[in-house]
Amino acid sequence: MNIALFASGTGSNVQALITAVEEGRLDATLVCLVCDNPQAAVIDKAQQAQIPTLVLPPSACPHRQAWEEHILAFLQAHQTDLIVLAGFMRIIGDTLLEAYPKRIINIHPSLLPEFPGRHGIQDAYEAGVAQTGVTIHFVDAGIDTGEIIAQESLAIPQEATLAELEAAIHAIEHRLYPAALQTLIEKGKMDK
Ligand SMILES: Nc1nc2c(c(=O)[nH]1)N[C@@H](CN(C=O)c1ccc(C(=O)N[C@@H](CCC(=O)O)C(=O)O)cc1)CN2
Ligand SMILES: NCC(=O)N[C@@H]1O[C@H](COP(=O)([O-])[O-])[C@@H](O)[C@H]1O
Repeated sequence: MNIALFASGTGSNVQALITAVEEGRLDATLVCLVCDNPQAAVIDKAQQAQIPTLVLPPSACPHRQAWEEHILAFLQAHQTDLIVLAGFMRIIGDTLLEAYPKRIINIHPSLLPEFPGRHGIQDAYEAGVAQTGVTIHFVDAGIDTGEIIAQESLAIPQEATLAELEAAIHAIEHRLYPAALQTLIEKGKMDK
């Protein structure tokens, strides 16, 4: 299973997937990284792991479709079977959705459908809910509306700070994402 990683930021989930492959917990090949942010720390993580990387902000292309077509050519050049979003902060459009039907997966730091969007952890924290969690889902044309693959909940202690909640959420993500991807691969749901 050839996986293309998409990320925009720190890359702790990318690093967790790299480590899972190295430790034999994820039976896949991480064939490339796509990043929209030239300043993202994830770029160095991919370089350390010798993962070919495309850094391409949408602003570098004349329009969004051209941006996706450039990305698609890069994915095809690396024989990509599955796209795994790991903190990718751009909306995936029709070009990639049609090229990879039911083969684009995202991780989101809330119990969807609660708290969709780019600030799931902070939104749950500020809402004062008793629990939140992590969702892994297929990506469709909506935002965080795709079929749910896996979820894990987390009780929010009353005295917890936002930083403590973020750390607890990330700890779940770094364990859950490799495990959920491995289950999908083992179940053959991701036939090549
Ligand atoms: N088609 C889909 N694309 C993406 C999904 C999805 O479910 N369907 N998940 C998102 C992740 N995400 C949060 O859940 C998210 C990321 C980005 C945006 C957004 O509005 N991005 C803007 C640009 C923002 C910026 O310039 O900083 C954009 O892409 O125009 C919303 C939600 C990943 N993609
Ligand atoms: N809407 C999607 C979203 O909010 N994704 C979230 O971005 C973070 C990326 O962290 P990382 O760069 O350290 O992996 C993760 O918490 C991920 O769930």
